[in-house]
Amino acid sequence: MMSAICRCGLLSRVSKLHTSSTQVLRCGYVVPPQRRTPDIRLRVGHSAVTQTTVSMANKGRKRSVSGSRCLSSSTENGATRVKRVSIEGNIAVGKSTIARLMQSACPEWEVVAEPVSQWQHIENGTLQGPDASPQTTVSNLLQMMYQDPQRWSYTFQTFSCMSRLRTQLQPPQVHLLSSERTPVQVYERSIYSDRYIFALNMFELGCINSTEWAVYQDWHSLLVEQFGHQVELEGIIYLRAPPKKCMERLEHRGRAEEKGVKLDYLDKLHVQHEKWLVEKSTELHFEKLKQIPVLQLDASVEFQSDQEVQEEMIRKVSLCIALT
Ligand SMILES: Nc1ncnc2c1ncn2[C@@H]1O[C@H](COP(=O)(O)OP(=O)(O)OP(=O)(O)O)[C@@H](O)[C@H]1O
Ligand SMILES: Nc1nc(=O)c2ncn([C@H]3C[C@H](O)[C@@H](CO)O3)c2[nH]1
Repeated sequence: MMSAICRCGLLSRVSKLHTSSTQVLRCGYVVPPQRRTPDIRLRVGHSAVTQTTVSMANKGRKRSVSGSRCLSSSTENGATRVKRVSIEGNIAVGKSTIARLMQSACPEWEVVAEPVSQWQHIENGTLQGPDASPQTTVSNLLQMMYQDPQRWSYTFQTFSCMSRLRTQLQPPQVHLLSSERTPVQVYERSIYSDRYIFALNMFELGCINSTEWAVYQDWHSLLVEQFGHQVELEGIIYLRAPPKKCMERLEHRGRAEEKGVKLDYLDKLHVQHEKWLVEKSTELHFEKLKQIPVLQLDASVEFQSDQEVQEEMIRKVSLCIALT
């Protein structure tokens, strides 16, 4: 059922599958050593959100390698083979929660967190060498952006996109490279949501002016074109929930910087996600991105300790990653 969906390119419902979860969650690797800084690597062992409906949109993908399971890796010019997937969705929909669950269940995937703490701790780390002073936090750009979006949105998008780019350019962990399987990296958001969700939204809200928007788009396009395969995604997992549900979770989480966030803002971000990932009406500038398969997960279901539902969700994600 799932493979039919992945190939046919239609949004369809997937019936509940009953394969034993241990088949899917079976992992052929040892748990990876902690290679990244603590804010980048996700910790394991957390319960998560689930879903009841899965759909896969796959519009006429071009397969660069023959065979159903090996199209992802770009090895022209000797680049590393990697399958790159991003988790997209509204603020507080549950991306980190699902990401932790995925990392816990499948250590052969490298799940990479959104670099939020970098945005909260801008450091004076530009001076290198013996004269360099110890790095200290000089500002919280996330807070500045929320407090004065008119002044700081362009700066924020510049920095968030750079930090996401760095994240997406990191090579897979060594133990993944030495495996016979194609390494899988799963990112929380991407340089594409930076542009087609947040920066676009800030522009439409008037928090980024037309000059800033033109400059942002110019350097964003240049970077994507220059880095080519290294920043291409093979698939997107779209966590979908009503903005009201996200608002409840946001309030419950209580991140200090988000105190002033209103439902209206989440409504607007929801619409941006729908336009990009469901209606496909957002104007995109990269051919590969237009063809990307999107797995929709209903993230509105509340659960804390439902192991069965969690495994079901991981199994669906696993299948889709295998089929990209
Ligand atoms: N299915 C769920 N049911 C109930 N609460 C949930 C569910 N998923 C996540 N939460 C809770 O909602 C809050 C936000 O979740 P999480 O931090 O995973 O969101 P996020 O999408 O990563 O947020 P952000 O957009 O800020 O990166 C957390 O307090 C989390 O425990
Ligand atoms: N303006 C803006 N642009 C982005 O690219 C972006 N990415 C994430 N965020 C906000 C949402 C959460 O509060 C918090 C953590 O996801 O950071 C962003 N805000």
